[in-house]
Amino acid sequence: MTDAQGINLIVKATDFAARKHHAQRRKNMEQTPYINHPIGVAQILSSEGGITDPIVLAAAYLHDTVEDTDTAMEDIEKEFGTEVRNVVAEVTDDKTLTKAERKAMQVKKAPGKSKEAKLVKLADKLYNLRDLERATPVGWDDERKREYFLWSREVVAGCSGTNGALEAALDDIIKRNL
Ligand SMILES: Nc1nc2c(ncn2[C@@H]2O[C@H](COP(=O)(O)OP(=O)(O)O)[C@@H](OP(=O)(O)OP(=O)(O)O)[C@H]2O)c(=O)[nH]1
Repeated sequence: MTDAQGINLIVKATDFAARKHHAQRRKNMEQTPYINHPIGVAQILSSEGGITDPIVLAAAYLHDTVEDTDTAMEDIEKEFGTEVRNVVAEVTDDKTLTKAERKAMQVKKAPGKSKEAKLVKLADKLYNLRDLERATPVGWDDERKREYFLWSREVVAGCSGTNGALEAALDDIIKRNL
């Protein structure tokens, strides 16, 4: 892929995600636009993880589109190609499972995922944990926050050996909150 193709892929993914998530909000009191989350995940990968691979950055923008909007995996394949599709598929929960099953699957499947998918997972968890440390989502209590930190620690452990900077940042925030 040329540099121009890489930039085009990333910008197209940003636009696609913004349109798909346009009506969604985060669960915090301010109801922040949901798109801030995928943008923040891509920003963490780029600025803190040193990631320059357009496939990973495009997948970061797109990582919740299939799970949380009307986007089909085939749409991702058609618009962004097989490599991006595969990373998005690896980080997409199966919504036919119960929440408990989905959480258990993330822990179980993490070690077997590709490096690209592990990078998106690590940045996703780092963003969410920072969000949790900053503000409690509406309806959450301290116990639910703690459970999210405990579960995230297991998922992150399954992604270890992937990116030193991201794993160190996760280690810090998890230690500070558990
Ligand atoms: N910390 C935080 N999280 C918020 C906020 N708004 C939405 N979320 C999302 O909530 C999910 C975590 O909440 P849970 O109770 O564990 O899961 P649920 O959405 O299935 O109910 C994350 O989804 P996810 O990205 O799909 O990740 P994950 O469930 O795979 O971790 C996170 O992105 C917010 O204001 N703060």
